[in-house]
Amino acid sequence: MLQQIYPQAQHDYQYELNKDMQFAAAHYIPSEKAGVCQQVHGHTYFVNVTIAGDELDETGFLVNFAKLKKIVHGKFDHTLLNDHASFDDQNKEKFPTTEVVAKTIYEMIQKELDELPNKPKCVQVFVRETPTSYVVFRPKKEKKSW
Ligand SMILES: Nc1nc2c(c(=O)[nH]1)N=C([C@H](O)[C@H](O)COP(=O)(O)OP(=O)(O)OP(=O)(O)O)CN2
Ligand SMILES: [Zn+2]
Repeated sequence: MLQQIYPQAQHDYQYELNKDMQFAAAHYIPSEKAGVCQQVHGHTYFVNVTIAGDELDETGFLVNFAKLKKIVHGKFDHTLLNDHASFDDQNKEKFPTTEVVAKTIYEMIQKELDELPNKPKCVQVFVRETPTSYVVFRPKKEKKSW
């Protein structure tokens, strides 16, 4: 599923990079309404993250592709998602659904990008959980304070 065409994020930045990655993980959705998905089962998650910005770093990168892989694959590969502190079986906003996984990946990446002097922005996270199911998360645009 890598190298597929992804939906485009709208932005005004000059540079945009995309990083595809994948990780194998197990999860379960802790709700009776989730049917068979209440049982622990596994997926190969395919992820595409889109980073944008106007300034490059001293290496000529917006952000090193390898850093993005380390943040996501390094944390989630071969784990049970429900075990991570980012998720919470008691709070539906934090069940490890595809939606929440996408939002969580956005938050993990943007936290690291905020530490970089050239201040790149994560503008889109695409997460494919199965061959027929995917989610796109985009942060709300920052409101200008005039
Ligand atoms: N909105 C969501 N719906 C479902 C999620 C989810 O994260 N968000 N997750 C699941 C299950 O975890 C399941 O692993 C994936 O479901 P589904 O796409 O239905 O899986 P199938 O491979 O069976 O899909 P088919 O197209 O029917 O083959 C369920 N729903
Ligand atoms: Zn699942």
